[in-house]
Amino acid sequence: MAHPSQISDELEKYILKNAPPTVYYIPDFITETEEEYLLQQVYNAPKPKWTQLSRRRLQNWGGLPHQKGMFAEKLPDWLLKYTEKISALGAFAGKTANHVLVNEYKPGEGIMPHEDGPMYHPTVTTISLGSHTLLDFYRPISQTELEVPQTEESRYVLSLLLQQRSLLILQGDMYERYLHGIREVITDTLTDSVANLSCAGGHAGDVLPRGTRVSLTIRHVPKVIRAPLMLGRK
Ligand SMILES: O=C(O)CCC(=O)C(=O)O
Ligand SMILES: [Fe+2]
Repeated sequence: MAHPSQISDELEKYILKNAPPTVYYIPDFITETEEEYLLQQVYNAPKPKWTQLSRRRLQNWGGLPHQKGMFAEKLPDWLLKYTEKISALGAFAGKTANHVLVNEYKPGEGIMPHEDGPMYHPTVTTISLGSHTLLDFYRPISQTELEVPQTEESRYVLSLLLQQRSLLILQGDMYERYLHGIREVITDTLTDSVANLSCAGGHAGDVLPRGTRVSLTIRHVPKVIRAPLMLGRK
């Protein structure tokens, strides 16, 4: 049996060997029925639950992460099922995920290369719903080679094909060192730079039109503030 503070033996076989440490890619982590149900729950959320950004919209569940700590709010049951399932795989070193970000991307939308930052335990797990996407990775801007132009292109390292219903787990350098982003395009052309090409069922040269993708980004926020009890208040 796997120790709960470690990635379980079951997961070991999903490690990608041709990417920096550590990427786990699990195709068909959920069934089509579960995918439909999750999409229904996302779209059943009240309108004010959505935050519209210029190139995507999002829902925040579990509380707003903050440097001083997050006022934790209970996750709804439809999300708890998956935060518990993924945590049981050992993804968060024995802790249970307590935060879920839902992102919705229409074809042509994306997210600029970024780091997720220090408010999260250094593991990010993502369930993709509704459509595939291509997640691209970039080296950080080098502090020692400032005379060389460092374009996004020159910093590009690899991509991961995230098929709908898959689970992605990133840890180590892939979480802490490299930046990740999604280009604002309506089709993805697969190349040999897609590190999980064969296990995601893709072939170099495939052109995949994007549909609307909803991603569940599931993380653990270690620093949590509990609301003070208002005892004795008149
Ligand atoms: O949609 C995704 O898979 C990526 C989302 C992301 O990087 C984030 O919310 O920080
Ligand atoms: Fe991110």
